[in-house]
Amino acid sequence: MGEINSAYILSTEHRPNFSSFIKVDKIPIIDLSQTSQENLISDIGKACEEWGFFHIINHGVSSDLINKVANETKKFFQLSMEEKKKLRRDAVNATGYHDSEHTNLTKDWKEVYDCLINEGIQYPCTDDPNDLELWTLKNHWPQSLPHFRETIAEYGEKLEKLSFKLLELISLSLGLSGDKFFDCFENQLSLVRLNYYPPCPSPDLALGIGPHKDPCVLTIVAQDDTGGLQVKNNSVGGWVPIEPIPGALVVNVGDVFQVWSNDKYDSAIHRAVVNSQKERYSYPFFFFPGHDVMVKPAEELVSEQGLAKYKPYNFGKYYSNRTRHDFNKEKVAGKEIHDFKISD
Ligand SMILES: O=C(O)CCC(=O)C(=O)O
Ligand SMILES: [Fe+2]
Repeated sequence: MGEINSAYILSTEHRPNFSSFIKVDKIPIIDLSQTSQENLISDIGKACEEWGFFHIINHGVSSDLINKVANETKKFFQLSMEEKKKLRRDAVNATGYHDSEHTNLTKDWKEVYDCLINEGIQYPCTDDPNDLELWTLKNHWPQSLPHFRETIAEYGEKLEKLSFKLLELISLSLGLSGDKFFDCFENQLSLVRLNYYPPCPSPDLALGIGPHKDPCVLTIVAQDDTGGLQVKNNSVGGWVPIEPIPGALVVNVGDVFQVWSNDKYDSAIHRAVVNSQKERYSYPFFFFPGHDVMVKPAEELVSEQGLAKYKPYNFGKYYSNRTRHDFNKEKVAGKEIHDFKISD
C-alpha cells in the first residue's frame, strides 16, 4: 500500500470496501431509438423509480465527438500545474480548474474542469434573499489548446439537446406534460465537467468523489472504459458498480427532479472509486435550471398524493449557498434538498 496525503484519507466507516461491491446486471439499458414511445416512457419511469440511474444507447451523440472530448481532456490535464492554476475556480465563478474538491469535508482524489454552456449567464452574488445583485459568469478557456473550446462547446450543445429529450420523457413518465418544465431552462446554469482521476496508491483509503447526490435536474455522463462509478441502492443492500458499456451514456436523476416528482423519483447517492493501476476520465453534463426558478413539487402530483413533500426554494440562492460553502469547505444548512423537506 502506498502513501497518500492525509487530506484524502477517509474515516474508517466511509472507506470503500472492495470486497463488498454488489455486481448486478440489472442497471437498466434504455434504447432511445425504440419505436414504441409508450414502452420507452414506461421503461424510463421504471428505471427512475427503481434505480435513479440508467444507461442510454442510440442517443445520437457520436463516438467521434466523445473521442474528441477525451483527447482534449487528456491534453488539458497534462498542462503544467502553473498553467492549470491560471484557470482556477474561485468563490464566485464556480467554473475552471479545481484540484481540491471536497465531498463531506474529505478531499477527492481527482482534478476537474467545469465550464458553463451559456457563458455570460447571471447568477446571485450571495445567498442573502434580500441581495438582488447578480454576477455575470464566465468560463476560463486554456489558450494553449486551439481545439479545446470548440470541442467542449459542441459536446455541451449535443448534451443539452439530449437533456431536453430526457426531460420530456421523464416528465411524461410522471404523467405530466412533456414540456412542463421547459421554461425553467431559459437562464440555465448547465455545466460540462471534465473529471480526471489519477491512479491512487491507496484506493481503499480515498475516493475519486465521495457519496453525494447531484443538485441538478438530471446528469448525463460519458465515461472511459476504466470503471469506478457506483450507485448506492438500498434494495440490493449496498454499492453497485455502473460498469461502462461501450457507446452508452449514463443518466441519473438529480435533486431538482426528486423535488419536482414529489419523491416519486429519487436522486440516487453515488460515488467514484479509484484504482492503483489506471487513470480514469469522465465527462458529465449537469442540466441546471436558471437562477430565477422556484423549485417545488409539481402541483399535479401534489393533488394526486394529497401533500407537497418540499417547501419551495429559489434555485439561484440555494446554489449560491452551496457553491460558496463548498468552496470554503464549510458544512451549513440549506445545502441539501432534505433541508427543504416537509416532514410527513
Ligand atoms: O466520474 C463519474 O463517473 C461521476 C462523477 C460525479 O458523480 C460528479 O462529478 O458529480
Ligand atoms: Fe455526481
